[in-house]
Amino acid sequence: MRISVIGCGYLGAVHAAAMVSLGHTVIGVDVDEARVQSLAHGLVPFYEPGLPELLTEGLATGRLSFSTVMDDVKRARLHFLAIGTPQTESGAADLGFLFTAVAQLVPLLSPGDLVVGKSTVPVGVAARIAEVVESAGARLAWNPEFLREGRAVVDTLSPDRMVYGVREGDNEAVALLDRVYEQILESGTPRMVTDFATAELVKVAANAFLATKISFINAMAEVAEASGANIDQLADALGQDPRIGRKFLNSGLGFGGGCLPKDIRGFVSRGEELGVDLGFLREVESINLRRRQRVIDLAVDELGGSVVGKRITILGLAFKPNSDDVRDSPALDVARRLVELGAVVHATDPQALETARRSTPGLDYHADVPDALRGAELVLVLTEWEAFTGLDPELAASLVMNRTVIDGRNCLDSVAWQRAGWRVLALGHAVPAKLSPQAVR
Ligand SMILES: NC(=O)C1=CN([C@@H]2O[C@H](COP(=O)(O)OP(=O)(O)OC[C@H]3O[C@@H](n4cnc5c(N)ncnc54)[C@H](O)[C@@H]3O)[C@@H](O)[C@H]2O)C=CC1
Ligand SMILES: O=C(O)[C@H]1O[C@H](OP(=O)(O)OP(=O)(O)OC[C@H]2O[C@@H](n3ccc(=O)[nH]c3=O)[C@H](O)[C@@H]2O)[C@H](O)[C@@H](O)[C@@H]1O
Repeated sequence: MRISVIGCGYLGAVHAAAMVSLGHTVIGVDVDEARVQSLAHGLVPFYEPGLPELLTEGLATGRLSFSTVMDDVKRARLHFLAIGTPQTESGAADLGFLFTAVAQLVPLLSPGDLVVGKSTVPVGVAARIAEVVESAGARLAWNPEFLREGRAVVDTLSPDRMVYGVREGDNEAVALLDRVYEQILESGTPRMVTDFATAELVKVAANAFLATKISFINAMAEVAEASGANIDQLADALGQDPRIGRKFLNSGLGFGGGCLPKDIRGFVSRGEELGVDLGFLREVESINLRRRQRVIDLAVDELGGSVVGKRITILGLAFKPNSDDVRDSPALDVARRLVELGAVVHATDPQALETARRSTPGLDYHADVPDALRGAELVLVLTEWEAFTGLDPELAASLVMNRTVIDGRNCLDSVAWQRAGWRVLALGHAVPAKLSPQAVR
């Protein structure tokens, strides 16, 4: 099938290349000239494991191309919308980019075309877009995307489920999507057909649930810290109950990224418009933000009450491992706030150095972990990259000025680090320096 993917960011670039691997002919369109040039030359402008290979293979078939010209979508019969929906100052979703793209697309549609929304939107938006799309004789489906960055290729080609939101009785839209995803569905992926509103809601509800699960375990981490309980054992024991499950129960610095934070804020805001109080999600967010403050408080405490002029090394800047994304990154937020407090922050990350440098110029960035560690008075591990979890604590000890590490992701082998002479303060286990050292894991 001839397909267009409009918006070639984290979601759209992966989707375009994945659709080619399913046998389709795809044109990716984006307003960002540099991004289009890069993708057209087989260079992925961000870090996503597996995508460079998929992109190269796609381009080699001759069935994948990229353009900045919206008119180029005319030959496609199915158009995926993968436009960014960031948040406005009020927390609501900014739908301006999406509506602009739809307005540009509609005059180019032919009767019978299918427009497929993949962007994450507040419930009710698809119905509005459907009206404009239908005015051109085309149809709309809402097919939310559940991929995780760092696993985007696998998640796109082997999703947990497919949700098609369509107009009641629009069997043709369902049939077209079934054709597009034939190979994925053949492998047994569950597929649900819903109305527009349900499809939109599945997406934001899923992200709200995941965020809630993380904040739940982080609230338990606060209790564990206060009571001396072991948060990892607690999570393991809770996770044994299949109704709860162990996934997304990793306590630590909390969630960030381009989606969970903005999506829960957008959901609260949409709830207000609908007269539904989703205030519990505000609590989810405040628990999340408290973890960042906890790391800062620990750092201040460890450095004798002030970080002014102190050399702090941060290992990890991306919002999670296997990504160079620093959108709403908890690690970068902590780094920025330590700089504001007067610390001299040295930082490294296996992939996010450039993205971090662009958004936050005030840190001393190092490509090399030993360079970053040299002379540190305090080390913070804030993203659980293998490069850090696998770091030799003896080597690290030989480089720093003071062997104290705050493990913001509960990811270090604390016994091995302690054996190498480190004082390890793991979030959820950490106790202030004034309490008994035996309490420190
Ligand atoms: N990043 C992720 O892992 C996932 C994102 N989503 C959702 O997908 C949507 C896109 O997210 P990302 O790819 O992360 O955003 P992004 O910001 O990386 O990409 C959006 C792209 O849209 C382009 N764009 C804006 N206006 C345009 C126009 N008029 N015509 C053509 N292109 C235009 C931008 O230049 C940009 O390249 C959002 O709604 C997000 O919530 C959903 C699931 C996963
Ligand atoms: O809508 C989206 O864009 C996507 O948002 C999340 O995916 P993503 O943001 O890529 O990353 P996650 O793996 O969900 O991690 C989000 C954040 O939660 C944190 N996290 C995750 C799991 C955990 O147990 N604890 C925890 O603190 C991570 O460190 C990270 O900062 C969802 O998992 C995807 O299903 C969804 O499609």
